Amino acid sequence: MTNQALDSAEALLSVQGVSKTYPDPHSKGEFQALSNASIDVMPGECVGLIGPSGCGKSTLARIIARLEKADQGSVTFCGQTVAADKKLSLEAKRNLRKTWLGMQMIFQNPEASFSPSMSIGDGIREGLVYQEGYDRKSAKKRVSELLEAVGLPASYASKRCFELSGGECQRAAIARAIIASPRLLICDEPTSALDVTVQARIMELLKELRKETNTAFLFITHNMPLMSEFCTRAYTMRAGTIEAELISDSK
Ligand SMILES: Nc1ncnc2c1ncn2[C@@H]1O[C@H](COP(=O)(O)OP(=O)(O)OP(=O)(O)O)[C@@H](O)[C@H]1O
Repeated sequence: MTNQALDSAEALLSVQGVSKTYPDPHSKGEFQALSNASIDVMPGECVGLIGPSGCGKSTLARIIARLEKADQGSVTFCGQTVAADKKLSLEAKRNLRKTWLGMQMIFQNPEASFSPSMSIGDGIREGLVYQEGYDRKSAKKRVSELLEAVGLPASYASKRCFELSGGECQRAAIARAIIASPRLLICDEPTSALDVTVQARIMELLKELRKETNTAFLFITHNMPLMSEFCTRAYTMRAGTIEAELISDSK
């Protein structure tokens, strides 16, 4: 794909000039975690975000997912924009919340997706009832289907995340993330806490999802071979800035 082709199509996600500072405990001043970062993801596209530890990848992901606020810049998803310098009405916030359900995130530590006091079945069912308006009975059936879709037995619905292996728990987190058939899945180092064979199986599952749905991916990793296997385009980051855009024409 060429840059020209990207320019002429409408992006699913467009991040423009995002900056973020945190208090710096050492200097008692501020630390610039992100500086004027801009990226785009087109519908159905798999885009990598790669860079050394601490360069700001997860901070950017959290701002995109609205888990954190930017100091400057904007994030546009499915045509709706969150700008750091604009206050939103309650109604606008409600609309954004609905739109942002179309964006889900998978974390390095899958237990972050589930409350330890809840079974994974209840965690998934809660999403089905509150996000998708399922009634309890049909939600139960859908939980079984979602668990089976990610390669887990339906009987795992009664287990808690800490009773599963890391790979199983990541599968359950993926089932939780695909409840609402997301348009964009942000995967923040989804396999780095897993051993190599489990890592390969989770990547196969993500590839199947990519093939079966038109979900776009923002795939965050330190691992260049993994990134080039999965993504057609990538941004490299260093010290809070987007350094370069890598484009592969081989996929
Ligand atoms: N809530 C926070 N408060 C203060 N500093 C933070 C906060 N979150 C992140 N940082 C700092 O911002 C910088 C970027 O962190 P971030 O987690 O985004 O990096 P990363 O590229 O995702 O790293 P890794 O690959 O190790 O996960 C780091 O120096 C981190 O210590």
